[in-house]
Amino acid sequence: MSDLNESATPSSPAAPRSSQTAGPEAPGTGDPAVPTRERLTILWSFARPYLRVLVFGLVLALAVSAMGLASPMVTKWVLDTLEVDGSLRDPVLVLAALMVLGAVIGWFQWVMLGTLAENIVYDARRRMILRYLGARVFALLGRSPGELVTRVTSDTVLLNQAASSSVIGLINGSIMLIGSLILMGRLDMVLLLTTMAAVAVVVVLFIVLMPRISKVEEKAQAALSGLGSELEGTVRAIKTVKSSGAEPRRFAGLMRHVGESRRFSLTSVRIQATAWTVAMSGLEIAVIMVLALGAYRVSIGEITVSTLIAFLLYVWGLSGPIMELTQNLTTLQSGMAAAGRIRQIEQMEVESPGADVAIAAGRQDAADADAAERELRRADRGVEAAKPAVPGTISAVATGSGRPVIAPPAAERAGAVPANGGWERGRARPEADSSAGSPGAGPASAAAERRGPAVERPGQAVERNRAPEGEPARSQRSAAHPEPAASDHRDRQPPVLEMRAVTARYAPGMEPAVRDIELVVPRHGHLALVGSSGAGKTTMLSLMLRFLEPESGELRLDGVPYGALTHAQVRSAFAYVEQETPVVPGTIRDNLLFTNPGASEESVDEVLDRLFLREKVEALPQRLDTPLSETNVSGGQRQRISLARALLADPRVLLLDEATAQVDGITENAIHETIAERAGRAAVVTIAHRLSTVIDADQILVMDGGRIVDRGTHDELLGTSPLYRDLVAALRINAG
Ligand SMILES: Nc1ncnc2c1ncn2[C@@H]1O[C@H](COP(=O)(O)OP(=O)(O)OP(=O)(O)O)[C@@H](O)[C@H]1O
Repeated sequence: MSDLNESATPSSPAAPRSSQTAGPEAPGTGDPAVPTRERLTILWSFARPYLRVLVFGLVLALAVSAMGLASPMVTKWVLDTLEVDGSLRDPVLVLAALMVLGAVIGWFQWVMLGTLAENIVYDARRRMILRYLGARVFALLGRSPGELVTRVTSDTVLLNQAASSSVIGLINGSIMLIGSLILMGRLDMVLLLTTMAAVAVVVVLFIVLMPRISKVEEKAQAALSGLGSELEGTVRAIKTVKSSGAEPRRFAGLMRHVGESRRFSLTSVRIQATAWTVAMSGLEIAVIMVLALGAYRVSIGEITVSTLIAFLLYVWGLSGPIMELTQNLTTLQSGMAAAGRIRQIEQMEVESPGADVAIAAGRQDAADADAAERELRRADRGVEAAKPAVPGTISAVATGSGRPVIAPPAAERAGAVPANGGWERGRARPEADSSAGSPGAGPASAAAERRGPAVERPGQAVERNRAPEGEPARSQRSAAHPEPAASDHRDRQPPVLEMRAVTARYAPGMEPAVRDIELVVPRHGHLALVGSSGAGKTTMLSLMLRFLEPESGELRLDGVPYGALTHAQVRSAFAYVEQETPVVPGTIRDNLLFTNPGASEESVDEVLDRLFLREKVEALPQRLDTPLSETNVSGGQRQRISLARALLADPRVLLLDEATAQVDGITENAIHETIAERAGRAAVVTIAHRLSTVIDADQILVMDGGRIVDRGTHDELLGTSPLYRDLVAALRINAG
């Protein structure tokens, strides 16, 4: 496969959305139209890593063509030999050899270019998948999932021939055409000029028709994307569709896209049919004209019969290069349409420069470990360069899942603050650990701090995470036997998270979603966010997880500004339970271990018991290895699986977006217990929708219109905040 750096376009954050939307829109997408030159550049960027294969393919194609061009001349040789009663052995042997050699080389070329085309599809899909995973969350969520799927699955197929064999076909076809014309000129200039008139008509026609094919192909693809998008939404909401009796309306809506796709494809078919028919008719007319004029010239002794036959063979043979040129121009047009759509995906903003490179490096398998290593080093250098030095604060280690985490502040590492179970998700311990217990930050920790974030391959991290013999690995220890909370040291611990004068909006020109937020999240305890719908609660969590960047103000983790940390470092401190609790593709085990793949069997067993999931899991045919879907577990069980995932991650800050819908008693109990247990040894931030959650919180923030309007405990707020009293009254009503 191609080198990542060659195949990936620069992953620096793209221009702001506003600048992308300048200019005309691509059909049916709302994205800016991509100019032809840029499309060709994209196609070239896919072909470039395979330049050698392409050149070799071209040489083979030219060899086959040369044999094809030689055939009429050899035929003439046969005819001339017949006329003088010579031996036919040599010309017939040459003719047979040309045929056999042509067939063998043709087969080889076919396989080679087919492989090349598949490699290009692979690269294109890889590039797009990396961009999806590295993109800013809201840039990705702003697009329809169905459309994103179509771009990876179907647009890339259009690209394959365009970026591989079509280039060869175009060059080869042109050379064949020019070669045929030269050889025809050598046979007879008068007949050549006659043929040229027909060829010129065909060429002009193609110049006019080809751009139209590209346009309608792009519209057909856009209609297909629209179909993918709506179909995905319809399947997702099938219960609502059926309960609303909306099947006929949905059918009509979906068929609009199907019809549109057919309409544009038919237009494309008609244009192509016209082009082909005119081309072939032009050739037939040329044959008739050559036959008539040639017969006349034979009759007046200007040319021989064998010359006329050889010339006619060339005229018939012209259909080869003309077809090749036509086909490949059509393919190129489709490929350019696809390239435009792929370009739009590559313009999606990434979270940080090199985000996609880092993701690729983390996923390299053993077969190309060297490339992974190089890419990792490059990624590391990128991280180092991007990170301003913050002395005495950051040191990073790789986690069992390859996620770097931030080391604790120097005071905590040096023993002033005991490392509690919630510190590192029960995974690898920072190198600076060796300095624990020493007064102040020792040389080891200082060195670690100087080194800054170090990203390791997952394998390396697992090695480092191995506990001394006889001792359970840290991941087993902390989840199964949490160390006691260091309550006596709490006052000396800096807050785990701070938000200072933070204002954020989702897009330029929109109203800020949150304004002037001042917030301190202590290292332990439960902080609840309450407020009416649209008050900005979810936005607060998005900011904490760095899905959204503040427009002004600053967030800090352990006193370190977010700007000085990588996204992975920030996120390694959190576990996030979404309100919708989506399942990730895979088995129940995959879902449980998603955030912390290194969690031990014992910890898994423990959370299954704690969250009342064991019975359900035992009842499934493959137990933990049963593929998890939205349908084989109930909504409450899905929520508990998400909670279990968060618990196994053993985060320093648990972010919990409570489900607004009524949850079953078991789940409510599980949530309640989880919050209470975690708040004793880590920070818990909830978006609270249940009275029991609110009442128990150590601190409650009341939000309204994007601002924190009141704060305090439940009892304090009941006395001071009318808005809080209203919210509590509503919760009471909801709680029944
Ligand atoms: N992806 C987004 N793009 C644009 N605006 C958004 C987006 N998400 C939220 N908003 C807007 O930001 C504001 C705050 O929304 P947010 O989701 O944070 O509220 P919330 O308090 O969590 O509401 P709810 O309880 O209904 O989930 C709202 O005005 C909302 O319309």
